[in-house]
Amino acid sequence: MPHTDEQEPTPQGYPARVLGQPRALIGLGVGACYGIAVALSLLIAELSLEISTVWLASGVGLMAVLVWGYWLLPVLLAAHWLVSPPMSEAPYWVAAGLGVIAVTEIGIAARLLTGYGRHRVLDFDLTGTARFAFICLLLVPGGGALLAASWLSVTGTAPAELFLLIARNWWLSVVFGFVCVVPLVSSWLRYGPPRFHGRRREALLVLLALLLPVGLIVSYQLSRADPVHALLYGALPLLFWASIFLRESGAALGLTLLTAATIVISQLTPGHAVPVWSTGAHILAFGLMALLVAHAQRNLEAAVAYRTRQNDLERLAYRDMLTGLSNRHHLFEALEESMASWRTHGAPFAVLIMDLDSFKAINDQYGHHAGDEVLKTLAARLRHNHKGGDIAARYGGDEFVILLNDCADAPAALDVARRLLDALDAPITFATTEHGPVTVNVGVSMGCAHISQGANSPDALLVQADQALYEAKAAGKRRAALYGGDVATPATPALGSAR
Ligand SMILES: Nc1nc2c(ncn2[C@@H]2O[C@H](COP(=O)(O)OP(=O)(O)OP(=O)(O)O)[C@@H](O)[C@H]2O)c(=O)[nH]1
Repeated sequence: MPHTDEQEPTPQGYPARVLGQPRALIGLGVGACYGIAVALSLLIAELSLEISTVWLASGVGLMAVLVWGYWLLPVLLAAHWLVSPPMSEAPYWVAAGLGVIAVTEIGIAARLLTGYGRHRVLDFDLTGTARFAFICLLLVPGGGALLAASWLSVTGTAPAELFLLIARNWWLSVVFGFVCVVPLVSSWLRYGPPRFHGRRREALLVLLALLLPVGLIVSYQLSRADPVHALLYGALPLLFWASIFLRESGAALGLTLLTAATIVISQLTPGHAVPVWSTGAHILAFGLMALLVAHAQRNLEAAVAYRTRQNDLERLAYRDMLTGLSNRHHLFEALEESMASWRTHGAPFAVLIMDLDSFKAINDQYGHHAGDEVLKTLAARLRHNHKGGDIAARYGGDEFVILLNDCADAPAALDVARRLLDALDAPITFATTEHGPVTVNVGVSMGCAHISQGANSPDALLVQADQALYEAKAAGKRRAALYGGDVATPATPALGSAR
């Protein structure tokens, strides 16, 4: 079966090799046409063969970056500017290429971080390197250039040579902005407003920083009056939009149109000296950016789909479908880990087995569906009342197990059981078709055992806890018993069932 993004999305090993994918082939074809079109146009405009050859090479080079990877980008940029004056610009372009790579990755991270609609992305960690690169490449130059450009447009003089240098390369900051903003906006349009998961502060930082280049465009554009540059920069949003929605073929098509329009405008503007190298350099750079945006979008969607699928698989493997708590499989994995760390580091832990009292009566009286609602409500209460490092699992039927990691001794385990008895001991209301809304009081019994009480395996520990549970039931239910020890009861007296 041929490989497609939809079938086998994977964020690993990108930049993806796009050869073999229909869209990429179209992109490659259009890219080649772009190179030929540029070469022909320049030839018609009576430019030298040498220049046209460079342009042709550039068009093909753009596609090579896509096919063989980012590493070609700085090589391509360096090669292009080494053969073209002014030499002094070369370092900026090389730096720009590297910056684009880094920011593309950060754009991906930003969108992964925020998560969208059906593509809920959990637990995404913006790595230290990406965060550092983000701050260096986006916040500092973006903010600095914005200040410098604002100052320039108001006073006409640069506040400092450094800022002037940054401002002269202001498009770099524009790129930073677009590479991040366009995928964000397109996701917003497709999946609705972003929902932040986990690292809210960093997500806000990303979004705030993205606003900087927008201000930069507005302020700096005020100080320019060159029609070719106005066209180039004005067309950027469209170019990137095409790259997002039509991917590489959109980028290549947009680039071809942009080049053609630039040449036409240059020729039609009376007295306008065509700044071949500078204009060409801009077009080339924008082309690279557009391709990277397309590439980022493709990788991003693959990454999000991959992550979503991972989450789904994880949920299926480790979660109980009815209650959303951990299932037995996850519980036993966690128990084995706790056992290992008890053996190696002496880290103490305990288990509580919990069983609902007279649950069968609820099923019998109000139906299985009502019983399910009770199980779900109790599971939600359990979820909200256990510590971060603990595991609450559905053990089976109306039985739950809570693994208490970092539980010092047996009395401490019984204290937790007592606290849980109180937390779970509240009326539960559910709707029934026959009886309307019904409120019941469901008592629970618990048995607990601590690892220091002699069990040498998870099974043995559970057997001890089960024996304690049996004693709690035998002693009259609605209480917690410690293996071989005390009994705890809830703080409030039993209420009995009520409607
Ligand atoms: N609604 C619902 N009921 C379940 C589910 N799994 C098991 N049960 C029922 O849970 C009941 C468990 O009953 P028992 O634990 O044996 O007895 P009990 O009525 O709770 O009585 P004690 O445990 O002695 O207090 C049985 O009636 C099962 O059919 C489930 O997923 N949903």
